[in-house]
Amino acid sequence: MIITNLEKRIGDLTISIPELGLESGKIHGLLGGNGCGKSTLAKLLMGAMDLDAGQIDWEDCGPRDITLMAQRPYLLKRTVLENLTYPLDIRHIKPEEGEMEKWLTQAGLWEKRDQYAPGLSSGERQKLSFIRSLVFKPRFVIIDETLSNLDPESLVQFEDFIHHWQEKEHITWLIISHQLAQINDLCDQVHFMEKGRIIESGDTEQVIFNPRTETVSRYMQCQRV
Ligand SMILES: Nc1ncnc2c1ncn2[C@@H]1O[C@H](COP(=O)(O)OP(=O)(O)OP(=O)(O)O)[C@@H](O)[C@H]1O
Repeated sequence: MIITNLEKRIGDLTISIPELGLESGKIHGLLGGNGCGKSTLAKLLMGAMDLDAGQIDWEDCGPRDITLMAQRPYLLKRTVLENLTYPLDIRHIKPEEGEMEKWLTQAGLWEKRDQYAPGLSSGERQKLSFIRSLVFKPRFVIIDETLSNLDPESLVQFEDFIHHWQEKEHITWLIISHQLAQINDLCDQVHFMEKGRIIESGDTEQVIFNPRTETVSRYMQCQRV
């Protein structure tokens, strides 16, 4: 995905990105303080919000191949299983035999498949939102703080799953998180945002352990990995 001369005014903030390339098939991390524009950028990349100026070239994938796992997952007022099959239903895709059981077992939700989804705990809702976003095999996945409510065991399980899925499907990920250790474990490249601008971009190791800018250096010092 290539972003050129992107401009978007939102409230008091202007997102302004002259150029940013997100290499296909890699896991990217997006870091930055509260309110710097990360979630807004995610919505722009997804095509869920119009740009004021500039272009996004999605290259080999169209907006329909992109999925966003939002900070606060929206679940339909239906059962767990119906929520999971929804992305397939609207695309008229018939799930393979046993596929839904496999996804729900992966998320530890198979026993709860007939339960009313909005009644799940917040961690369970995040797990359901995670698998629901992957079920139609998107090409580009954006995770916006979606894994923040998982218990440590589930978190390791989901991080392993992301690595495994990455090797299998070669899709592109953008992970927004304030948890530096998670970004360090998962990402190939990291982009750091401040006040609507990407002020540093590079290999994870370089940005986290050898940042070029004072701002990123200060941020990293506050969050020892
Ligand atoms: N619909 C909106 N109308 C007005 N202002 C908005 C709107 N959505 C977001 N903003 C403002 O834009 C700024 C960027 O918000 P955004 O959610 O993109 O930040 P963020 O970097 O994801 O923050 P956090 O790390 O706290 O989740 C914030 O100051 C927010 O108040």
